[in-house]
Amino acid sequence: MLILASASPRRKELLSLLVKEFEVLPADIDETPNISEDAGDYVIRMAQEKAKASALKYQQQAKDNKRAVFIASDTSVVVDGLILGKPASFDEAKVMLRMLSGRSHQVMTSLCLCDLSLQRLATKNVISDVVFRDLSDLEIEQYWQTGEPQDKAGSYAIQGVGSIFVECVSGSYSAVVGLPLFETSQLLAQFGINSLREMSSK
Ligand SMILES: Cc1cn([C@H]2C[C@H](O)[C@@H](COP(=O)(O)OP(=O)(O)OP(=O)(O)O)O2)c(=O)[nH]c1=O
Repeated sequence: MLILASASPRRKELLSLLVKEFEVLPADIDETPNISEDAGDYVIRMAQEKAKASALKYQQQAKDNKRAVFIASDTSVVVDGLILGKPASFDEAKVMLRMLSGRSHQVMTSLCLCDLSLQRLATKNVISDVVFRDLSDLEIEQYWQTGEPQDKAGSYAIQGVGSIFVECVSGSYSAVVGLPLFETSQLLAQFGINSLREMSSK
């Protein structure tokens, strides 16, 4: 059984392109970066902590399935080494979107797969580059009013109306949305889950 350790509807939708049946068991973890923690180290640590916390929760629910595989992910927007998470307010979103205006930034999406015993653990960080056009303060305010930036790293969604800010993206589009499908299929295969076999009618 595959268990998605995420409350993100995007991740659920993306994973369902690769696997027909899986459970969802999100885990609450502290997402505060450590002082002077490198962005790449941070996103990997987050994905690992989410996967491990979900495995622990699963064990505590006395679900004794030794073949359970957990998958977790973390997406952060990184600009000049600064990690931008989800905005807690309009003011935070405004600061973030002003920082992203008229320039390039990175989107880092990490992946972690592990088994219930945590004996097997695989991680991957996928980095994409996104270029934004110039944004005016009025546009930033109007964008906030759409309700889209609220639960998104960096305060935007490339898959939504935020796409009108994106001049170009290089790397993995699905990673920017929340789950890198190519790398996910590769790590799933390492855990014995083959997406083509899963998705073809049996
Ligand atoms: C940059 C970007 C982020 N996002 C989303 C993906 C993630 O859901 C969110 C980043 O926050 P995360 O902390 O990675 O994920 P989450 O809190 O939504 O879910 P969970 O930790 O339970 O897995 O931002 C988009 O949907 N589109 C985008 O273009």
